[in-house]
Amino acid sequence: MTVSVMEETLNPYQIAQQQIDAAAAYLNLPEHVTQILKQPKRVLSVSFSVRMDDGSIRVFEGYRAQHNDAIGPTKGGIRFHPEVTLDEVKALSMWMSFKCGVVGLPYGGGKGGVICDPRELSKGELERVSRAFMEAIADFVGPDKDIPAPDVYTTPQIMGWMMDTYSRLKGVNSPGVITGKPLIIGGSKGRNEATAQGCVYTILAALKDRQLPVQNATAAVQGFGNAGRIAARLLSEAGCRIVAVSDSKGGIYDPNGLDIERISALKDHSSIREYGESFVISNAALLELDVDILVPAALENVITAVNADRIKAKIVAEAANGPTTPEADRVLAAKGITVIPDVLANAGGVTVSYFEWVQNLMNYYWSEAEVLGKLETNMIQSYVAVRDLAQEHSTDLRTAAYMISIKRIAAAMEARGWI
Ligand SMILES: NC(=O)C1=CN([C@@H]2O[C@H](COP(=O)(O)OP(=O)(O)OC[C@H]3O[C@@H](n4cnc5c(N)ncnc54)[C@H](O)[C@@H]3O)[C@@H](O)[C@H]2O)C=CC1
Ligand SMILES: O=C(O)CCC(=O)C(=O)O
Repeated sequence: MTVSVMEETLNPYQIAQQQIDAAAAYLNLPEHVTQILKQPKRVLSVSFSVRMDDGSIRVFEGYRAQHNDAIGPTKGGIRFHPEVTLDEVKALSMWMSFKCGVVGLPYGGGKGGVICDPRELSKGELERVSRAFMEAIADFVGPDKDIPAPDVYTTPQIMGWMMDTYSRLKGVNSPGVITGKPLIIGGSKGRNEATAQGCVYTILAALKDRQLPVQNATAAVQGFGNAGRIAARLLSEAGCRIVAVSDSKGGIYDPNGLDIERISALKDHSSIREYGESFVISNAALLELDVDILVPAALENVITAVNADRIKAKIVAEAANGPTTPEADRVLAAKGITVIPDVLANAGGVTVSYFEWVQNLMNYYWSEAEVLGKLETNMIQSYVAVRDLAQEHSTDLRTAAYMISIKRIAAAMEARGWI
């Protein structure tokens, strides 16, 4: 099939809708079901003002989208990024619904975003932005309603400030309103590693399915934050050779393998490029390396109709949300590349967020081994279910994952009498 670069949309909301159509085509659903799923049920758009360190007042814009709450309260992270858009937040909330559906969590999907660049804010400004955004959305979220969590450029500390603001506003201690919190105020053991750990469980399963050895399997990881940095470390600990990693400023590449611990230390104190000038590689070139495993762990739309034909990895594990466009999906499938879709590959994060919320509601906390044991079981069972359904219908893993989720959400809507 010829891919038209000109026709390809990079709008994440339209992409999410296309993905729903692709799965719905296998499901024989009434048209109104896909119509319901193709847009969020509720969206809140807010603007709020914050006093900056120099005394000036700055106005920020933010969003929270709740896609579907038939299965349970909505759930999903809050992103702080200069390029956040309403359509992106809507798409991210839809992807959260399908993610929770595929791993069987009792949640629908939600997502939030604030247009800002936290790298340019002081710690005090960041705290005031975080608290002001939570104040602006406080009546829209809640432990039984919509439960935020971290996403790009938001951290456990930000979750802590937001939980504190919500608790003060409601006059009760309410740890269950948000997950990804610091341990001391109700965070869960294992949440910090959960997204990467879940992703690595699916990669190991896919390597096995493709009869590829883990030892010395080569991997390139784009993005060196919560998802990417920890995925690189865990893959390396599993025996893989990490040949390239990157952050927003570019990447480094060594075909003989990178020292991930050293790069982590560099990232904390200066820049990963201090690893050595001769190792520098662009983010675009990293994606096209001849590796066994490619882990996009940064932002959307990095594998598109433009570069899909040049992707050489055998397995693409989407730690990021939305890194591959539908056109690129078709090209990768035709090339025999296994794409472990975001809604499955990065579902470890929300799975342990669910465990955190359950622990908050019980006020009783589990050991790390217990959390990770439950995570592994759930990820592997979900992977196997998706893989088997994909094989049964001769389709790709993303479509099969959506089929599983859409069926669950439709059944919940039917049970509630919505459809
Ligand atoms: N944190 C979590 O629990 C989860 C995160 N995700 C997804 O994983 C992806 C990354 O999120 P986190 O690791 O949490 O964010 P983070 O804020 O911890 O790290 C983001 C990383 O991406 C890098 N980056 C930013 N722009 C880039 C670009 N244009 N090219 C290459 N690298 C770039 C940053 O330098 C940073 O290293 C996002 O798509 C997010 O939605 C998905 C599920 C859960
Ligand atoms: O932990 C969560 O609740 C959601 C994390 C998230 O935003 C995601 O999975 O994309």
